[in-house]
Amino acid sequence: MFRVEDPASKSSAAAFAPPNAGTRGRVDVIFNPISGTGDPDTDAALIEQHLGVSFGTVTIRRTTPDVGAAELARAALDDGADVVVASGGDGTVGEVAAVLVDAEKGSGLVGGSGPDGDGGRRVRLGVIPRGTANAFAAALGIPSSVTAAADLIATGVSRPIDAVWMNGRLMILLGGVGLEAAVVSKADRGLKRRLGPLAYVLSGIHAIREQRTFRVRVELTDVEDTSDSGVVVTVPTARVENLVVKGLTVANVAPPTSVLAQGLGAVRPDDGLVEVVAYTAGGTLHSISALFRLFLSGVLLRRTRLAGVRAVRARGVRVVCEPRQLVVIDGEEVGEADMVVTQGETRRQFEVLAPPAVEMKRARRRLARTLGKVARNVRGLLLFGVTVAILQSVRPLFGEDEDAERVGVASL
Ligand SMILES: Nc1ncnc2c1ncn2[C@@H]1O[C@H](COP(=O)(O)OP(=O)(O)OP(=O)(O)O)[C@@H](O)[C@H]1O
Repeated sequence: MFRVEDPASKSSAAAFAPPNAGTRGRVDVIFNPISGTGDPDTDAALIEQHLGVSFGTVTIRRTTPDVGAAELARAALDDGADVVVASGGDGTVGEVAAVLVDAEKGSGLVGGSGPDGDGGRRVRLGVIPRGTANAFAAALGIPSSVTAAADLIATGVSRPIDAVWMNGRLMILLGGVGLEAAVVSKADRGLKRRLGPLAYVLSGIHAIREQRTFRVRVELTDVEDTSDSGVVVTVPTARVENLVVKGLTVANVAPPTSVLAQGLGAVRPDDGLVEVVAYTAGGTLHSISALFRLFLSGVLLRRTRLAGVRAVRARGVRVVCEPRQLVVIDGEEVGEADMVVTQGETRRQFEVLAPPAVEMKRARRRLARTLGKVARNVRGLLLFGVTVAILQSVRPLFGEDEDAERVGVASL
């Protein structure tokens, strides 16, 4: 059992005390010491301290080159953990999530309010992000600071997230071919260590310039499309042949910075559907402008129709590429293959300790409104600047202008 020995640290932990401080129970933290650039020992101590305020037992389990996050998560379940926390990059989160979903065999919501399946265990997933992109945490509004994320876990607030599989593997974020794969393969651990999230921006620019087009056949089931007038159209199946693309991304959960998954206004993590975005734009400048507009679409929660981007939602997806392409799932290369996305016979979800969806939406709408105002002001300022520049070029606005003075006097 973990105890806060140092009175000073105890009072600092108490200052962060969440509403349900004092809850007993067992939390196991699967901790990747090589994630990110922070000091792992300091992070581990802070996590113990903050979780110790609410949990009776806090166990930190460090991954090693030989013992991975999945093995440690299974051991945590065997030892009776009530909550298993993944602390590392998105790779660690995905491995732990897969073990928790597996532990809940059978149908129905996993850890949610529906039927719990045939005797599986309901163990919730906590996330303390310490990686480079931390896309899963960012998409769900989980704080990026280690202590704030630990305090959120201690509050016990959670929401269900869809369990989606790509090529038989649980996909917590997104998978893709073409651009998505190129970005991942270029941003290796060395580059991420040196540049942090900027590594993805650089590898993205490189990918846009280098990526060749290829043909895809896309088969979709339970398709949901939204017309320009906002009408939602659903069809049981759809098929697109011979689409020439530079990339195709399928997303379950994604923050706005995962631009290749944007276009539909939001990537919804709990609607039983995935977002399917085919990217057909050509030319470096056009691509950069298109990607920026996709990013804005995600931030402003607005559906964006762009030449060169086709996006729909669907429940099942099969993508066959000609020639075959490298597939990446949740930032990891899994070899050349078709992409097959499934959600099982019965819809399943897993429970993540994160702010409720409604709170997230409210915060995103507030941000969207603020950004909208900023954009309008910037447009206004630009318009003003251009007007001033034009007037300046006709005659100087400031300084001595005898003609202007004469006009002023005459009009008085
Ligand atoms: N102690 C360790 N030593 C070396 N490698 C480790 C260790 N623990 C985990 N790993 C490796 O770390 C990888 C998972 O990293 P994770 O995605 O969690 O962090 P990250 O790569 O820093 O994050 P990001 O992808 O956001 O940069 C796995 O490939 C795993 O094998």
